Amino acid sequence: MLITGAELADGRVRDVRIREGAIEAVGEGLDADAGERVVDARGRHLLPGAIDVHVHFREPGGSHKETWASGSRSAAAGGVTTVVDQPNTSPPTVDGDAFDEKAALAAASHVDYGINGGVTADWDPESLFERPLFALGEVFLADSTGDMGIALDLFEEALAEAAARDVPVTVHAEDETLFDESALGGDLGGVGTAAAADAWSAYRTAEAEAAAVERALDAADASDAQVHIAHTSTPEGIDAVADTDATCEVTPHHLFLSRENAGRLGTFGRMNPPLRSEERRAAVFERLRDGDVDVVATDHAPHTVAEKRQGLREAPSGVPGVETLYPLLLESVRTGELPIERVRDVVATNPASIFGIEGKGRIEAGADADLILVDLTNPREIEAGALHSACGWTPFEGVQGVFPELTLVRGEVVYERDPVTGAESFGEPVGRNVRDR
Ligand SMILES: NC(=O)N[C@@H](CC(=O)O)C(=O)O
Ligand SMILES: [Zn+2]
Ligand SMILES: [Zn+2]
Repeated sequence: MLITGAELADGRVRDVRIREGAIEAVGEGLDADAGERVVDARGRHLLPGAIDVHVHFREPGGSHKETWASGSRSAAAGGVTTVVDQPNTSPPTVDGDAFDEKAALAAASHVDYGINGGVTADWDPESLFERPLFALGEVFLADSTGDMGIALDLFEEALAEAAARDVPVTVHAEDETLFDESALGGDLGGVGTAAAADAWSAYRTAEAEAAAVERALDAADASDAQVHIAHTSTPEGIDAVADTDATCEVTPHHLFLSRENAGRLGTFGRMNPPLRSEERRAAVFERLRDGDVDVVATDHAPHTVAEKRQGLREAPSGVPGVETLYPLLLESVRTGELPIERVRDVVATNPASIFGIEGKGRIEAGADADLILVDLTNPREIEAGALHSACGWTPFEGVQGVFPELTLVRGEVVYERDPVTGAESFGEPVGRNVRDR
């Protein structure tokens, strides 16, 4: 394939030739070979496909919420070419057998993928670390979906095991001793009310995140483990990471939604960590713009509409997001709120370098042809009905997004407008522990 006249994130206009899954050349005036598909990309931007290092695709055990096929189709349609799945499935991915069971299901993926290993009291580090883990994590310092919260001594043990094998560790940092139980005590006004959604934010306090981030960073320092703080939702959490060797990640929902959206979202806005005040949201966004955020990843956590449409105490935590990651960030580029190079870095270049994913996250000769083509003059409204996740809803309904027109994984078309045209099981495992690609 030859892509001609595309604008890259750094402003250069180039032709890009793809051969055998890789970018063969980035140049000017490249000529098409006989029979080669030519994509006229004038007026379009060509960007590296996003690497979403935080998704929950729910198999095994939760295929009514999402499957590897549906989740990865959603990824492809949103310009995400690599996903990293989290361990709070059923069974949890805490030993070699559970890893193998998930790996067999993940082979159905449309996009490339990594599989993380988890830590619970019954984990088996020996058999788990024999497998090609992408990373250890998310390690839960408080209960979230799957009830995998662990105590500090087990966390320290896990850091030592990971450091010894040079495996990075991602952390869900909340300290449940600092949650405010009284916030859940009053009359919450029933399902779907502002009071219900806002109570979750009052319950899982910003202080609980800051304290757990500090604790995780201290433990990282003492162990020499490479630590990445997942879904940092407060400026305090981001600032604590900035002074250390650790890295941080922010989600689109903490960048684009706040407690002010609670009324519209009701229990659909319940997630961990929760939505924060508008001031904190704006401060998180400012840190992204200023370059203090290493990664934007989605924490794509699909639950069905029926599951979310329950009382605040019954509805599960989590929102979907893999398909709207790039569209929301590119809309901020379109409106001048974010530089396009920053967006490229936080969704592609940085995740590849932090987690040691060779050959991805950059547009240069020799790299994997994981690419998206977008028209930054052509936003559309996000609507659940047009998205591909099995969960059937989005917290960003009605918000503007700039969607990709074409998504390639290693040169293969996995999405071209609608519908997805890629082969079902095109994805391959990635990560620095995966050999023999
Ligand atoms: N973020 C959430 O609220 N939920 C996630 C788990 C998690 O990332 O904590 C899920 O798996 O549903
Ligand atoms: Zn989490
Ligand atoms: Zn998560």
